Parts: sequence; C-alpha cells; structure tokens
Amino acid sequence: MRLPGRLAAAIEVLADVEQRRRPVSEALKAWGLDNRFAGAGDRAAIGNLVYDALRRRASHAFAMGSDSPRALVLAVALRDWGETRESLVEAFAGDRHAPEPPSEAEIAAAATDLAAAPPAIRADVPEWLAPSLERAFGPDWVEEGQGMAGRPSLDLRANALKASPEKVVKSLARFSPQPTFIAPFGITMPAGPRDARTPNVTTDEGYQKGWFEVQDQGSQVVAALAGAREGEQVLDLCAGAGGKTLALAATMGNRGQIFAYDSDRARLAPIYERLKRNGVRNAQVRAPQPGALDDLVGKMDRVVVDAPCTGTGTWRRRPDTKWKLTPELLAQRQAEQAALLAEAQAYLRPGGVLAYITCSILPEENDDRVAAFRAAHPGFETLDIAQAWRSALITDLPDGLATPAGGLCLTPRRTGTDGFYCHLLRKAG
Ligand SMILES: C[S@@+](CC[C@H](N)C(=O)[O-])C[C@H]1O[C@@H](n2cnc3c(N)ncnc32)[C@H](O)[C@@H]1O
Repeated sequence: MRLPGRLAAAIEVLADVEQRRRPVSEALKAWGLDNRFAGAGDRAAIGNLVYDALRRRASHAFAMGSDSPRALVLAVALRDWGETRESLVEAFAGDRHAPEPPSEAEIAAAATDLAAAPPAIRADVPEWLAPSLERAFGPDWVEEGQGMAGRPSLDLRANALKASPEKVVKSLARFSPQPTFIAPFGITMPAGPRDARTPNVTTDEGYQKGWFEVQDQGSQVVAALAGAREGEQVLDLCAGAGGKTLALAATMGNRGQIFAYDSDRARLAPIYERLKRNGVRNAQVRAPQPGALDDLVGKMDRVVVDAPCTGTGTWRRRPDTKWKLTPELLAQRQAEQAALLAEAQAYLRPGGVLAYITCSILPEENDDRVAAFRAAHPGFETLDIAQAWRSALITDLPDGLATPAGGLCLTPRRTGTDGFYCHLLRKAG
C-alpha cells in the first residue's frame, strides 16, 4: 500500500474506534483481518498513524478546526510526518485507494500556529486535568504534557538470573539496541519516525530462553527502588502478570521468598509461564481466594503495592485512555489505592518497608494518597528517596524528580521513561 491507502485505512480505523467505542488495538486487529492483503509494514504504518492521531488529538483538532478521523489523520501526515502540499498531491495522484485529496483549506489549517491555543490544547491533555498537572509540574506542565504525547521507546530488562545486558544486546544486534541511561539492566530501542516498525523482540531466541523481558525503563527503576534484598520475605500485592515480580526476583538473586498475589485471576494467569521462562525459583503465586494471605500478616520485610491507577504515565503507549479518563474513574482508583495501602501495611513486620508504586503522574493518586495513609497510620515514616536511589541505582538522584511529600516521579520529559511514581514508607519497629 502507498501512503494514501494507509491514510484511508487509518481514517477507517479511527472512525471504528469512535463509533463502536472499542479499544484501538482491537479496531486495528479487526481491520487487519478484514484486509488480509495488507502486509506487516502496512499494518504497522496504519497503527502509527492512528496512535499518533490520538497522542496529539487536541492540538491536531485545534489546528484543523475539526476532530473528525479525516482531520486527525491528515494532521498527522502534515504536522508530524513531514508531508507537504506537494508531496501529498503527488502521492494522491492516480492512487485508487486514496481518500479525497486534502483541500487547500485543510493544508492551510495544518500549518496553524498553536502559540495562542489554550495551554491544555498545547499540552495535548484533557482540560479538566490541567490543574492537577500544574500542581504536579508547576510552570513546566505544558511541556510535560507534550512529552507524554510522543512515541515511546521499546525497553527491555536483561534478566540477571540468566543473562547480562551485553549478551542481550548481542542477541538483538539487528535492532541496534542501546543501554538505558538509568536502569542498570535496561536496554532500549528508540522509536523510529513515521512508519517505522517496532522490533518484534519476543520471537528472538533470547526471549524464549528468558534472557530478557519487555519492561519500560521507568518500571525497572521503580522495581529497583522497592529495594528488595536477597533473603527477604516480600509480598507483591498487585502482581498482575508479574512484571515487577520478575524484576524483584532478579534483584534478590532467587534468594528469599516473593509472594505474588493479585485479586484478578485472569491478570495473574500469565505469571506462571513468565516465572518459568525467567528461571525464577523464589516466587510463590497466591491465587485470589478468601484468606489467601492470612498467614503473611505481620511477617513481611517488604510489601510492594503496584497499585491500580489511571495509567496517565502510559499515555504514550495507550493514548486512547487519555481521552477516556473521567473524574469518576479517577475517584474510583483513589478509593482502591487507599484500601490497598490500608491492607498492605498489615502484612509488614515492625520495621518493614512498604513500596507504593503507580504508573500515574497525578498527585491525587500519588503524594495525596500517601499523605492520607500517613495521617491514618502515624507509625509510618517516609524513607529518603535520594538515598534509596543511590543504593539501588548507584548514581545520585537527578534534580527535580523528588515530589513534595518525599516520593519520586518519573516522566517521559524528565527521564525518557513512562510516568511512574514511587514512595517508600517504613513501619515503626
Ligand atoms: C498496575 S497493575 C499491576 C502490574 C504488575 N505489578 C506488573 O508489574 O506487571 C495493578 C493490579 O492491581 C490489581 N488489583 C486491583 N485491586 C486489587 C486488590 N484489592 N488486591 C490485589 N490486587 C488488586 C489489578 O488486578 C492489577 O493487576
């Protein structure tokens, strides 16, 4: 397929997402099944167009004066992909899969200067979240929003139980992987421009052998900050598919014990295969059932709460969630986080450490939740995050990452990672 056919397909997929309110990944898959002639390169390009349209949906719509699927996709071509009036006229000529060629008005609109646009439009965030973002980032909040509207890198974590980062880099040399800046076992492949394809690393033999996992560098950093040590008893209370569990096991060198629990059996399901592939021998999965964790009360050295959250830190990867988020959903997540923190503290022994993690950048889910927890549980003190950083990551904590309440907030703009929050609390001993 040439560019116009791909633009037409992206318009179709975006319309499907809107009309049927279905997730983007589902709509893209359905389009692929209905159009089997399209190759992997076409499907990747169409996916990039759709995701880019949603990443910068507010600013594209503002420039074009419309948020129709056609306006958004043409905006991506002209504002993000470097197409011009001339290149599009040439590409559209004689392509029978082409949508109607862009009009002069559409081409002119794409060049609109956004300097006078409202800040939430320039930040490409929902307007109702502007006050929260301003509270989190001060005068930089528009740039932080823009950072979350870019394309993410593909990050891997070398599994120290089986391989060194050098071995993984060698195995994936065809994708030109590079070491990450912060995470010591991290490897990254920056996102390419336009129709660049994301490397399919999971078909690599190194992946099948458990040498590495796909894990954003930010997720690796907060897992390291959780500070699990060899020989400890650790509860991963929201283990999900086990992303953090695997990282904790590697840090612990397979010594001690991790209890991996999640209240959702379906989310937990992939963990068994992942633990096996990664060679993890010190994790015990606790399936959700009444009393599943009763025997752990008061015994844990460390409890990791990788809490359910709005996922605002992952907007680059799932930009549709940015526009679907509502104040009601945020309030629901806050209530879940409060309940989880209250539950988690009961499993700690005196002197044990609670690591509270979210992939959100909103203070309502981060510092505010910890402040409410501490008010209700005066026996907890916040651990020095700069010291935790030094001992987990060997370097000094970069400026500007600490939050007012003593947590830490990573963002695409600050650290080139997904947005993550981490706060460490010690129970009085
Ligand atoms: C952010 S995800 C965890 C991701 C996972 N730790 C990882 O690194 O791959 C949050 C998880 O919390 C789980 N969860 C929500 N409420 C819970 C509860 N009350 N108890 C335990 N798990 C819960 C969800 O099912 C979800 O899997």
